[in-house]
Amino acid sequence: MSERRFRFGYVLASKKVSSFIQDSLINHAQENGIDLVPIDLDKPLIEQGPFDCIFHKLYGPEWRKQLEEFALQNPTAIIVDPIDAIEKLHNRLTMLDVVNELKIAGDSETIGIPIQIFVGENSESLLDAITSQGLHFPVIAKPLIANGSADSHQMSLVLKPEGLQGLKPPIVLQEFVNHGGVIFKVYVAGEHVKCVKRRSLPDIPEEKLGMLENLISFSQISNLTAQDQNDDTFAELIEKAVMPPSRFVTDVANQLRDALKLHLFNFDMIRDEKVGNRYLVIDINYFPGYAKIPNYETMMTAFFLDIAREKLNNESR
Ligand SMILES: O=P(O)(O)O[C@@H]1[C@@H](OP(=O)(O)O)[C@H](OP(=O)(O)O)[C@H](O)[C@H](OP(=O)(O)O)[C@H]1OP(=O)(O)O
Ligand SMILES: Nc1ncnc2c1ncn2[C@@H]1O[C@H](COP(=O)(O)OP(=O)(O)O)[C@@H](O)[C@H]1O
Ligand SMILES: [Mg+2]
Ligand SMILES: [Mg+2]
Repeated sequence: MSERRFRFGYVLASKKVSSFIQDSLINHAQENGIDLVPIDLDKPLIEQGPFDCIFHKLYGPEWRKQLEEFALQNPTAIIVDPIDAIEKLHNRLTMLDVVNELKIAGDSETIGIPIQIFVGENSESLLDAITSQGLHFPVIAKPLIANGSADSHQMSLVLKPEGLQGLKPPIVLQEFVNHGGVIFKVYVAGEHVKCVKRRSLPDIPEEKLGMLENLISFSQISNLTAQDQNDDTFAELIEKAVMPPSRFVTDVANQLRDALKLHLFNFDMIRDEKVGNRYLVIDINYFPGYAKIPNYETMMTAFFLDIAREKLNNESR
């Protein structure tokens, strides 16, 4: 593979280009035979090739058509990832379905999802639905659609039944699980997996529930600015949190990758404080902020090289 160069085309929102396509990545990939090439959306895709691989985070019928046409004309090229597979992550209710299919070896750790219900625009008696499904307060209300818009990240913590009146369906109501104020974000790029700790919502002790408001709104808690993250209490909390075993993380990541048929995603996982070895997946994101991982260029280039090998295999078939 040493003499062969590979052209990887990409289509990403401008914010993502600024964070992900850094010189360090371009250079590291280039030194390893991978040229990262921006795709111009104002020109037909098929006229901009050849591409060995196309990676993208863009939706809509026009882009879908372009990709389909390209794939037909370039059957050995690798599309990371198929739009249909990506779009399954746009619905917070169904995005977690696959988690229930995972089979984790041994019984030292378990994986699952919090109890959740769907609330549509015409749903009646929310409280009845909550109690009949065994949900306990507090619950988190999440917009059903997770399409990357600011609104799709707008969450509400509902602490008491009275808070339910302030919600705007369609939403998913998920039981809030105390998890020590730290989430584990597991970044997956093909077979390369990296787990990091991030700040999360603090635990809510049952005895404190009565003293709190009915409803608290919040957004992207794990993505707060560096200054917020440096807050002493949170820094200590994060530092002290014990990572899940790496064998377990890798097992979950690999099985999710196969089940979702995706190469590039991350998932948010919490550890149930009450049970200790029970982990819950609460969110899965397509093409997340890899640049936040130290040395992300090494991880991403290793992934690109795996794809380049797969492309060579496709050519020799
Ligand atoms: O922008 P970043 O680097 O914070 O990445 C966002 C992700 O942050 P993370 O890597 O998980 O900390 C973020 O993850 P969370 O939903 O915050 O867990 C999303 O993946 C977000 O994409 P979108 O807005 O859902 O399309 C990602 O945003 P886009 O860059 O795709 O707009
Ligand atoms: N079921 C839950 N129990 C406890 N905390 C949760 C739960 N669901 C979400 N959170 C907290 O809310 C944050 C945002 O929820 P998430 O589903 O990850 O939405 P987003 O797509 O905006 O990241 C999480 O990072 C975590 O801190
Ligand atoms: Mg999240
Ligand atoms: Mg998300």
